[in-house]
Amino acid sequence: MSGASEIGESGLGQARPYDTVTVIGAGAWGTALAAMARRAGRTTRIWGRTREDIEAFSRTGRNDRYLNGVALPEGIEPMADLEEALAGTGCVLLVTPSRSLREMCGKLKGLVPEGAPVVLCAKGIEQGTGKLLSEVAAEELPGHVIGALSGPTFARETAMNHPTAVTLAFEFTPADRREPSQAPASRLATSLGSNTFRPYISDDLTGVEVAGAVKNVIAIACGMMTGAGYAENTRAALITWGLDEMKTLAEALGGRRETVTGLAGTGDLTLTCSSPTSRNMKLGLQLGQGIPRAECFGGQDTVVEGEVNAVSVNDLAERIGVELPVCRAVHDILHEGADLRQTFTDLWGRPLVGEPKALNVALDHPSQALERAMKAAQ
Ligand SMILES: NC(=O)C1=CN([C@@H]2O[C@H](COP(=O)(O)OP(=O)(O)OC[C@H]3O[C@@H](n4cnc5c(N)ncnc54)[C@H](OP(=O)(O)O)[C@@H]3O)[C@@H](O)[C@H]2O)C=CC1
Ligand SMILES: O=C(CO)COP(=O)(O)O
Repeated sequence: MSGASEIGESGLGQARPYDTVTVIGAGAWGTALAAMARRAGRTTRIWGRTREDIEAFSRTGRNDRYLNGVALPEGIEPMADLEEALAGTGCVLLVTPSRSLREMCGKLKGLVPEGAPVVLCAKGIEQGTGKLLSEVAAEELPGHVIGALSGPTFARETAMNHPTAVTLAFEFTPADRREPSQAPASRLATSLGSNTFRPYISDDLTGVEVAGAVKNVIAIACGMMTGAGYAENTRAALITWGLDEMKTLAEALGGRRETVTGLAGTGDLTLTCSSPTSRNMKLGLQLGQGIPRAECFGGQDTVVEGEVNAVSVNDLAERIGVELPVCRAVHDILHEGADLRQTFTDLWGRPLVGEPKALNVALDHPSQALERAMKAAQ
């Protein structure tokens, strides 16, 4: 795959999987990831905070609250005790919503075994601080290697074993580059990978995290316009602008534009902005149809990351001085009471400009050229 990192192309074959995978968060995505770890042959534990759900999961071998009717592989071990779930584990997948990350990391403190990497599977940016989730986790769990898993993945489809590909991002240390097969990224990829689940390794944690946070906001925009009766041309423009906003923010924070063209960016944006299976797209659709927020999802409390992250993305963009017009529009409609149609009309009414950013994608960014030259010199 283009954009695959050096490490991903070399030593993966010999990477030793972690024997035990612990998934924290027994919602839809945590359950799907537990299914993939189990299918890949790992001892797999899943922790959930609601004891009755965990008991039902243990009894039935299914998670009917979040993935109703989906058959899961045998042998997943549901647990309600955090200490038990983490004891001696090889790696941790953290799969609770982004707004709960700091609190959840606080609970994991002192329980994650030394050397066990922690993989963040939520999509978002912390409200109030504008920190990437990896920065939050690094603060709360010092000494642990932190990575992120992201990409186009509807939990139900993954759990049902439909072929799925994701990006697994870690910052690489010099030791990782010398011994790629020992790197946490490689070991995690072999721990989870199978012929239906393909993790691609990336060393651009920032790019992957930004893409995951922004795509949900753009999906709400696409839903809003579709719900309000606009058509496919409009949605395609929003997706393209959304991709550009991801690139702008990723690059401003030190990530790479090219990462955004991979699974965590283009892949996830395409999936989420095209299907009402996405909770973000669905919220937008319902709001676009004029349904009041409190009545969306039939009044049920549902995780819609783009709704909270419209605030954090927008605040962060303002703080670092980058313009993200689509994210801004979604923010203003959701949180400032702006009129939906007028806001989108204004988006189309911006001054006409060229498309230089899109053209630049094909060009070599100076930082990438420098990085390649340094690698070649090593
Ligand atoms: N669903 C999907 O298709 C995908 C989701 N993701 C991301 O994964 C993350 C989780 O989403 P998803 O699994 O779908 O969400 P769900 O709504 O399906 O499940 C959320 C889970 O998190 C738990 N939870 C919520 N708040 C807390 C908290 N404060 N402390 C501990 N546990 C908590 C819930 O527990 P309880 O049941 O007890 O309330 C539940 O187990 C999100 O960031 C989402 O964007 C990523 C890729 C795909
Ligand atoms: O992140 C997802 C797919 O990759 C899930 O999207 P929603 O949270 O919008 O359902």
